[in-house]
Amino acid sequence: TVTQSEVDLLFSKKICSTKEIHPEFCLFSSTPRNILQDSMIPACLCMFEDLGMIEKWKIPKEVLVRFLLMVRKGYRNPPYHNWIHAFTVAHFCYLLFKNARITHQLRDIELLALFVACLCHDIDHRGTTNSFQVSSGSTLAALYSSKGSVLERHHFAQTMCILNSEGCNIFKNLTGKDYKDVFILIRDIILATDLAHHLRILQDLRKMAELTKSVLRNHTVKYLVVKMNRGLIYSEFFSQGDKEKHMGLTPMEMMDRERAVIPKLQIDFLDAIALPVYRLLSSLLPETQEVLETVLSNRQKWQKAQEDGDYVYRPVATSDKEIQ
Ligand SMILES: Cc1nc2ccc(C(=O)N[C@]34C[C@H]5C[C@H](C[C@H](C5)C3)C4)cc2n2c(-c3ccccc3Cl)nnc12
Ligand SMILES: [Mg+2]
Repeated sequence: TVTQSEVDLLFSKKICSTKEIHPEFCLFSSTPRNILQDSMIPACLCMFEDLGMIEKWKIPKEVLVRFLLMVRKGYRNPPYHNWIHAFTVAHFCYLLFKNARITHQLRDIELLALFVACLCHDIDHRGTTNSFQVSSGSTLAALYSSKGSVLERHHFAQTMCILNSEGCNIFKNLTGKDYKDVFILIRDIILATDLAHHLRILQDLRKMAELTKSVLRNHTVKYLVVKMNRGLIYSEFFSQGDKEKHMGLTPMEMMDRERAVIPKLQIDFLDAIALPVYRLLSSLLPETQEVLETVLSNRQKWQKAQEDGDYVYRPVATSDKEIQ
C-alpha cells in the first residue's frame, strides 16, 4: 500500500498542463525518455485531466493519486517491463487520443478502459515470458497455466486487487452498466497483450479493416501498440536465456546471448509484429503516418547495422535478484 503522506504530497500539487511536463508532450515525435521519472505520476494526472476523464467519470482526485501510486508500486524493476514501460505505452495511447480521430471511433467507456489498461497491462511482470512461467513451474503457472496467457491473467488480477483496495477505486462513481463494462473491457485488453494471440488478432483486424474503415467504431483497439525500445528487452531476454541454461533447457535464439544477432532479431520483430500494426494503424488513422515512418527509419538503421556487421547493443548479464 501507499502512505497518506505520499498521497497528500501529490494531491496538494495543482494538476499541471501538458506543456509544463514537456513542451513536446503532445507530439508523436516526443519520447517519454525525456520525461523525468518522478514527474510521471503528475504527467498521468495531467493526461487524465486533459482527456476530460476526471470530470466525465467523477474520479475523486485523491483516489486517482492513490490508484496511480499503487499501480507504480505494483511494477517490479526488470530492465524493460517496468513502470517506465507502462507509462510509455499509456503516453502513446494518449497521443493517439490527442492526434488521431480515435476518440470519435471509440465509446467513452472504451477510451477510459484502454487508457487505464495501458498503465496496468504489465503490473508485477518478472522479466520472463509465459513459457518460462511454465518451464520453471512458477506460482503464476500453477495459478493460470490451464487457461494460458499466464502473465496477462496475473497483470489483470493485480489490477483488480488495486481497484478493490481501500480508496483506490477510480471507477466508484460509474453507473451500473458502465461499471460492469469497464472491468470487462480492461480484462479483454490486458489479455489481448499476449503476443501469442497478437498474430490472430492482427489477421482479424486486417479483415475488418478491409470491410469498413470504421473498424475502430465497432471494436476497441484491443492490443497495445509498442514504442521501439533501446534493446532493453534483450537484457530481459538474455537473463531468461541464462536461467534456462542453468535449468538445463535450450533457450530460443533471441534469448541466447551466445547466438542472438540483435539487428537481425529487431528486423524480424519489426517485420513480423510491429510494422503490420503500424501499417494497419496508419491506414485506419492517417494522422499516425509519421509513426509508421519513424518505425521504418528504425528498420533502416537496423538493416545498416546488420550489413556493417556491427553490434549496436550487447546487454550484459543482469543479476538474478534484479529480475526476481
Ligand atoms: C524489440 C522487441 N522484440 C521482440 C521479439 C520477440 C517478442 C516475442 O514475444 N515473440 C514471441 C514469438 C513467438 C510467438 C509469441 C510468443 C513467443 C513465441 C514469443 C511472440 C517480443 C519482442 N518485443 C516486445 C514485446 C515483449 C513482450 C510482449 C509484447 C511485446 Cl511487443 N517489445 N519489444 C520487443
Ligand atoms: Mg505484457
